[in-house]
Amino acid sequence: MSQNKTIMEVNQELVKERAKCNFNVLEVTHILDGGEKNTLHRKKIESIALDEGAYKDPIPEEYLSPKEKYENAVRKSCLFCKIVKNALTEFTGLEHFSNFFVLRRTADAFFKEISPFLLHLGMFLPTILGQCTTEQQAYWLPRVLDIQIIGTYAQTELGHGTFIRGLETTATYDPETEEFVLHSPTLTSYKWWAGGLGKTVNYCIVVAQLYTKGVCHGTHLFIVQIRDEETHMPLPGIKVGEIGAKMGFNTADNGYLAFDHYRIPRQNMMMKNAQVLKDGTYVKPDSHGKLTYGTMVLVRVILVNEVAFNLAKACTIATRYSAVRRQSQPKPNEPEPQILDYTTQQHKLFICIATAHALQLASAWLWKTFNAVMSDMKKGNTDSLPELHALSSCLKALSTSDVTSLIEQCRYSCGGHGYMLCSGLPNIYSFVTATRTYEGDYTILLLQTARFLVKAYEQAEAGTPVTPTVLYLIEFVSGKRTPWDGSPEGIIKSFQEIAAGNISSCVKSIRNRMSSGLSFEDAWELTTIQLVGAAEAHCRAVISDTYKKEIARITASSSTNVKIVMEQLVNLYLHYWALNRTGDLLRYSSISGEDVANLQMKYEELLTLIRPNAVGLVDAFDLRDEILHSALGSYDGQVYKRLFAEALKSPLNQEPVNETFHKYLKPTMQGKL
Ligand SMILES: CCCCCCCCCCCCCCCCCCCCCC(=O)SCCNC(=O)CCNC(=O)[C@H](O)C(C)(C)COP(=O)(O)OP(=O)(O)OC[C@H]1O[C@@H](n2cnc3c(N)ncnc32)[C@H](O)[C@@H]1OP(=O)(O)O
Ligand SMILES: Cc1cc2nc3c(=O)[nH]c(=O)nc-3n(C[C@H](O)[C@H](O)[C@H](O)COP(=O)(O)OP(=O)(O)OC[C@H]3O[C@@H](n4cnc5c(N)ncnc54)[C@H](O)[C@@H]3O)c2cc1C
Repeated sequence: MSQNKTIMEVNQELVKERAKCNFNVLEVTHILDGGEKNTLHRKKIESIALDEGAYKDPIPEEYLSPKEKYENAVRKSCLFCKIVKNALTEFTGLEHFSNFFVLRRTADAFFKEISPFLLHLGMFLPTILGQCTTEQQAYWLPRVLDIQIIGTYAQTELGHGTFIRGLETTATYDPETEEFVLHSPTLTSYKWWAGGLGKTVNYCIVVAQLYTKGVCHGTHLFIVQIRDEETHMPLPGIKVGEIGAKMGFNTADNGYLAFDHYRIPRQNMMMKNAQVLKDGTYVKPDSHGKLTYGTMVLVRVILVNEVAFNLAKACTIATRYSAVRRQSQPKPNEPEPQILDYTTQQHKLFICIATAHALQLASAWLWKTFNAVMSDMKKGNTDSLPELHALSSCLKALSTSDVTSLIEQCRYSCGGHGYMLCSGLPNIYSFVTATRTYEGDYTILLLQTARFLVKAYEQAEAGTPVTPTVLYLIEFVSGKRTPWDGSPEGIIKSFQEIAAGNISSCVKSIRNRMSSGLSFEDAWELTTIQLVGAAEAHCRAVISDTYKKEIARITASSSTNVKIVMEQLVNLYLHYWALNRTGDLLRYSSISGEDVANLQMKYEELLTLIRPNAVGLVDAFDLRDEILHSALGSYDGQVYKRLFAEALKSPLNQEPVNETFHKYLKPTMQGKL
């Protein structure tokens, strides 16, 4: 691989592993990038951004104070802007968003945590594209793309994040001056959390309850200038600051914001859907009522890719380390094995590789679906929006939840060294665990999908058509069952039966509860544990089906060994989750106890088959060392030398004796304190 400028020779353990690999690693890289052309494009951007090394930290970030960390992140964000601007010159709309995935990946070399500009590109720009009229876009887009202004997305308040309809910030239209008056009536109405808001941005999108002619029309979006463009001072009527230290995201200056009767021009309401006319007349959107939630749907779609990428990073680190690390002596007089040879270690790691592939392909498929729905919507057809909302909700929820657990598993698989910040794993974890909460909490989003599934079930029962991802419900309600045969297709079928069985049980529970006198809302509430389970099962079936189909499609013209190893990973994913859900399988499919034992055997065989290719598989993610930030996972595998070099960077190692010896230790030991 040409990717890394290694400064140390490659560890012999990894040399041997790479020699063992029986497939063409570059071919898999092309598959993961979506084609050779994309790989070349990505490498070009990475090379422009990283080869000169301007992003490097003079002092490791972890040893800086919070303030210094933030300042360093702003410095690097401005450097990164140059690259972004160049990449954006070809940018004409959301269809070119793939550029962002490449930029996002490259950005990780600059930021061990997060850029304070993330929300500018991640939400401010997409919201302007999705919620502004053409005229508004003509005004705002050049300034945003050229980074003449920096913005964020301020929706969540101190009192409400999930329940958007409960937001308290008001935007009251004043026809006299043709302005909106933004106001924060309570402490709980303070905007809270927006990334970059604390100190960085000068503009933001504010979500507020719109009042005109004395009537509240629900939440709408407004572009609001909050700081002076010259001095960066908060404008009169604005109270803004940073929310304090967090588990991660510490370079993102998440902030708070409050308004005291703060005025903005009427034109600053984002008017692609609803409008307020000069005289204060409210013009309702003539299509779907939830179009103002559009950016959230987009970001949920993006997050599936985001976590797949982070899992690829974590399992690259853990797999390379596991090939270098030797521990224990299971057989007397034989050398200690590489920990990667332990079956339990393979169980921890190979599912991570398979899941990174599964989610990357599911995200590419979801991206296509998203674009298809957007193009329908441009023609005024919103019929496919509910399915997109249901899909993006459950895929965001399940992918972020799975990846959070699997990254922690990667850390466990690296033993004590995985706990070091220099392993890279703690930063990856603290970033990813937040994705389970933001942009819609896990439970909330699965319950949104469950609403859709319950409706789809009722449609299937009534014999009315259902949308493509829930076609399996039609077979289920007609009583048709597929006997268990243990094949990959059979496992996917059984996942669909589990999903259908779970949805059916939810519908029964709700109906039983209602027939015993409960309201629909109460019956629903008491069934929510089952509903979350049903949505999760549906999503697992969707991911499994998509993963298998997409791999078959993409590898149709691949070399034989690439096809084999890609199929082994698909099968591993299916067997892993089948074994994880044996209770559901026994309940909803015709699997027997003996079949479960066979499934286990097959799973263990797959681990053995994948083992020789493990390092090749993570090499195929083609992650430059600069992006990994890991002493354990670098391409050269010089784990111990790198761990020691990192230890030497500790400020405590810069002096032979620390002053606390004289101040406290010595007096204590001599009984003088
Ligand atoms: C230069 C350097 C740069 C460097 C980098 C450079 C790299 C480049 C960067 C690029 C990469 C960046 C990566 C990204 C990172 C971003 C980070 C993001 C950070 C985090 C941001 C946030 O965290 S930002 C806040 C998100 N905060 C939520 O996420 C609230 C959840 N809360 C709800 O979302 C609603 O509150 C909730 C529950 C639906 C109920 O909403 P509600 O009460 O109004 O509605 P109901 O439940 O009553 O539902 C009534 C009916 O509406 C239907 N429906 C509901 N939603 C719908 C919808 N969206 N679409 C269609 N239909 C919808 C529903 O299905 C019902 O349908 P039906 O009636 O038919 O059943
Ligand atoms: C790192 C980070 C960055 C963020 N960045 C931004 C940003 O840039 N802009 C922005 O606007 N926001 C941002 N947020 C806020 C984020 O979107 C919200 O925190 C998130 O949507 C969850 O809302 P909440 O905090 O109100 O949680 P809550 O809704 O209070 O959830 C708490 C618990 O209650 C449960 N719960 C709540 N309602 C229900 C229900 N109806 N049924 C069952 N259970 C329920 C939830 O499942 C959860 O377990 C960020 C958050 C984080 C952590």
